[in-house]
Amino acid sequence: MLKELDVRNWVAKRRSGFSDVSDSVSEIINNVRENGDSALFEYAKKFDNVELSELRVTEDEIEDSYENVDMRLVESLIEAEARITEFHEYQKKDDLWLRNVAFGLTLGVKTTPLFRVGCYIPGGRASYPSTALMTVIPARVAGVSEICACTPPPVNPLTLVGFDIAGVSEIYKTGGAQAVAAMALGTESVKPVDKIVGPGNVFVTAAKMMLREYAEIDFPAGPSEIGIIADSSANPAFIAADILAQAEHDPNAACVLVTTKKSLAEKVSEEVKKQFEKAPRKEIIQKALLNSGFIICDTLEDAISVTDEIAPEHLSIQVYDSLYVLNKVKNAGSIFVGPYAPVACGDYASGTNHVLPTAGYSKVYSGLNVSHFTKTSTVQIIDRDGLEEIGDIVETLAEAEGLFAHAESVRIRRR
Ligand SMILES: NC(=O)c1ccc[n+]([C@@H]2O[C@H](COP(=O)([O-])OP(=O)(O)OC[C@H]3O[C@@H](n4cnc5c(N)ncnc54)[C@H](O)[C@@H]3O)[C@@H](O)[C@H]2O)c1
Ligand SMILES: N[C@H](CO)Cc1c[nH]c[nH+]1
Ligand SMILES: [Zn+2]
Repeated sequence: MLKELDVRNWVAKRRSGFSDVSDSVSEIINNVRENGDSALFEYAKKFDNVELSELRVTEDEIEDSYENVDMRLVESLIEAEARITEFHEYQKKDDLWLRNVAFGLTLGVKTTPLFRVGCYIPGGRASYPSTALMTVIPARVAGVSEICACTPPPVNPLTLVGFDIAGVSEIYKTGGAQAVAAMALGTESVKPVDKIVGPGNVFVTAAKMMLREYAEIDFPAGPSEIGIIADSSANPAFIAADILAQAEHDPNAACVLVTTKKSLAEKVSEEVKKQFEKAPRKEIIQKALLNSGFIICDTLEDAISVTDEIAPEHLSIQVYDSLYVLNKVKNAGSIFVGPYAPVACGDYASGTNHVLPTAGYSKVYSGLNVSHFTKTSTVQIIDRDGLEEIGDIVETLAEAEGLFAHAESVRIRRR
């Protein structure tokens, strides 16, 4: 059920998933640019099979959504919200941080929330009330004034409840590349945003990457992935369950087991086959497993290097000395340590964020957090003494660069 993989091809193949759809995504973007809302209505019919007359979700629809969901589900969302909020509150920085570094010279950092952000919440092959929490909560904690959200129709009432609990400002019934285009470029109904965050399939992710000129993005957060680093101490049934869990998201999802034990890879493969028989969403999983497999390494050190090359969205560590691997490994969006840490816990309720870089992008990006919704300005408070402290250096270097007006702007104050 799982094949042996070549690590060098893996990341390249993950990345090409976005460029493969770039022609169709460009066409969608151009249509939204030219036709605004009417393009959004057209794609809702074409891709989601929904005839819409309004794009914006009304207050009444949000209120009614509570009538259409089980109270137990609302309670679970409320509990998840509290855990996610608490973890994200820890990430908050002081609005103004100042440090006196010399007599008359104080330096600092001023942190300001972004004004208007757009959150994409997927809704194609599954609905994602949990992603409503994961995108909106850090924006709210950061102090963003306007939090706009888009998700494909028909919108699951539980997703609306999730938005409401998280504290969104406005919600639109539009999905895919067209939703990203609407948030980046604006339409009659959707006011453009400064930054777009959130995960989605290859169409959504390609659109985010192509529209950066208009709205900044968090990072490419495409089809789900899990990397597992395991040795003979690992339980093959647990690993197989984690593989199927991420595989069921999308035919383009991918799962990689990196291990020092060939026998473990064989056992996991058998377990995947066994658990697959009982799994729903077989069609999706089967395709995702074609992108998945195992890599056998001679040593644990090699396994760590290979894992860093893959830079998976989620990394599950299932070895004797898991803290050793935790210390050594460098590239992963979110790390799950030990046999009793299924990725599903981070997907919903541990409190960490499940919006994470995929396709090897955890080499350079962090998962979604409060800092994605703020920016900083450096500050210097300099008085006459402070100017004396650094004045000579500034004048000397400015003249060396031939920038005499720079030097004079200091000299004039020192006379
Ligand atoms: N990396 C992360 O942080 C993270 C988190 C959660 C989910 N995910 C991923 O989000 C994705 C959700 O995907 P989904 O498809 O269920 O929902 P989605 O909302 O991302 O995509 C659905 C939309 O895709 C568009 N679409 C579908 N087929 C198309 C086509 N042929 N041409 C153009 N547009 C088309 C439609 O507009 C549709 O509404 C999965 O890949 C999942 O793994 C990633
Ligand atoms: N595993 C997904 C990120 O790749 C997040 C998610 C949401 N719901 C379930 N799982
Ligand atoms: Zn998941």
